[in-house]
Amino acid sequence: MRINNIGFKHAIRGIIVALQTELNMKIHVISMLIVIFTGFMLKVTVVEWLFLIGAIGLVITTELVNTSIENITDQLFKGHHEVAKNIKDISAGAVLVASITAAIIGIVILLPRIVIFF
Ligand SMILES: Nc1ncnc2c1ncn2[C@@H]1O[C@H](COP(=O)(O)OP(=O)(O)OP(=O)(O)O)[C@@H](O)[C@H]1O
Repeated sequence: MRINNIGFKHAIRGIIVALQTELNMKIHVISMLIVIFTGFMLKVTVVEWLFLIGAIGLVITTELVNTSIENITDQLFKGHHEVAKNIKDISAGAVLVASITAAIIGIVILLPRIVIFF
């Protein structure tokens, strides 16, 4: 991304396009809003916020890159190709790793505070 207004505008447009076209992107953003709301409700510490924000950023970033790779793959490979399958599956694997990492961070930080209520 270029550090100027035009580059920023294109980057925001890219995020909006991914949001409009990818169900997973919508799920990640809804999850992000739930985590942020829960974080405020449970009064997490500054350090815990840094971990939660890092986890959210990691998941959304990998989903954006994954979406881009999917688009490129669809343009490059018409029809069924083993290479296309590998590219998409590896890219999806990156999102899975990021999501599992984020889930573990979320559980470690939020679950003990939630359990206290019961
Ligand atoms: N051109 C292709 N050749 C071979 N396998 C493919 C091809 N396109 C997709 N696949 C396989 O199908 C799976 C699902 O692909 P599909 O394009 O339906 O969804 P996606 O775009 O990867 O993911 P999403 O549902 O998030 O958009 C891929 O992970 C891959 O294993």
